[in-house]
Amino acid sequence: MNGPVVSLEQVHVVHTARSGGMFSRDRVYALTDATVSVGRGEILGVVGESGCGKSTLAKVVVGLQAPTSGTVRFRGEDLWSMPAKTRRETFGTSVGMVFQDASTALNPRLPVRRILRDPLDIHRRGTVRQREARVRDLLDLVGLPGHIADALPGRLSGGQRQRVAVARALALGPDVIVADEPTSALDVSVRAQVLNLLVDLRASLGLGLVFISHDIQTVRYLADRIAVMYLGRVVEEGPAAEVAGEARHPYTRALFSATPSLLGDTERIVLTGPVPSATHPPSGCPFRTRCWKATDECSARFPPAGQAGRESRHSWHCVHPESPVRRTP
Ligand SMILES: Nc1ncnc2c1ncn2[C@@H]1O[C@H](COP(=O)(O)OP(=O)(O)OP(=O)(O)O)[C@@H](O)[C@H]1O
Repeated sequence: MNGPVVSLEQVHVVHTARSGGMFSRDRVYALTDATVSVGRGEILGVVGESGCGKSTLAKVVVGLQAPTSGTVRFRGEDLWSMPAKTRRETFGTSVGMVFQDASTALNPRLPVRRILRDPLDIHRRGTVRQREARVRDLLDLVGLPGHIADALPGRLSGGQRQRVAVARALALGPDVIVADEPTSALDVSVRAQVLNLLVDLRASLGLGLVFISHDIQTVRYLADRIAVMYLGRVVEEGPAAEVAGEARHPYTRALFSATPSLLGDTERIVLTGPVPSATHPPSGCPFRTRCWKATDECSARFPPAGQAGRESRHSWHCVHPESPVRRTP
């Protein structure tokens, strides 16, 4: 299909958190004016420092978090204006989620067969025999032998458990999977296997994938497009090679400068000062308090999007963008 499968349009998520006194409440701006989309067979990588809103964005995509304002569309349909039952059915069957740590995400008391059958039972997919066959297919799809169906999660290795988590996310044949730090709890030796599995599934099933990670190198390797987040805002978004190699937002440049380049470039930008609080984000550009290019203009308003060209799908929000010099990705 052409066009995005899931898209967020100007989505805001504001939490209300208790602060200090019994009745005082603070607003936490977890996601501000986020516009991103993922298409069939496309991998959208989402990067940014801790607390910048990556998990909030993931939860909005899978329907675990309602936007405070803005629109979430599935194949063009506004999900939050659907009747609740239709919305739950759409989110439940069309978008899958793989969490960071499968050892807590999988019920330790249920054998793998039950874990994989659960979504099929809940959504009454096929006959009992067909559901059993689907469990075998799912294990096969994620490269696990059939006898794993009888095992409890605790008997499996970390890599096997994460494969089961991927199989469960695939059970209902979703169009998009959101993977929130899917390999950070795994040994380095099995990380690549799980990442390759996700890439293979994207190709074989035409899955869209929202891949959230602290690991810039991995995102650069895996993603077709990258969204860079800072303090709840998407500050730059575009084709992975352009965002990684021709970053226009200073924050993106700093983020990618922290990873070793293939050609051994020496550029390394060290950011100083704390990330401001999401309760009191700075006016204008949220990065200005740590940015070496900041001027008074940066505090006036959040900069409108700049674009590489009329047809370009690479955009950034900065008053003083970097010049488009290709850096070695
Ligand atoms: N339920 C909540 N109530 C109040 N504040 C919240 C809630 N959930 C998230 N936040 C705040 O929203 C902001 C974004 O959080 P989020 O978990 O989305 O960031 P993140 O980039 O995924 O962080 P990490 O990489 O550490 O997981 C943070 O300031 C966080 O403290």
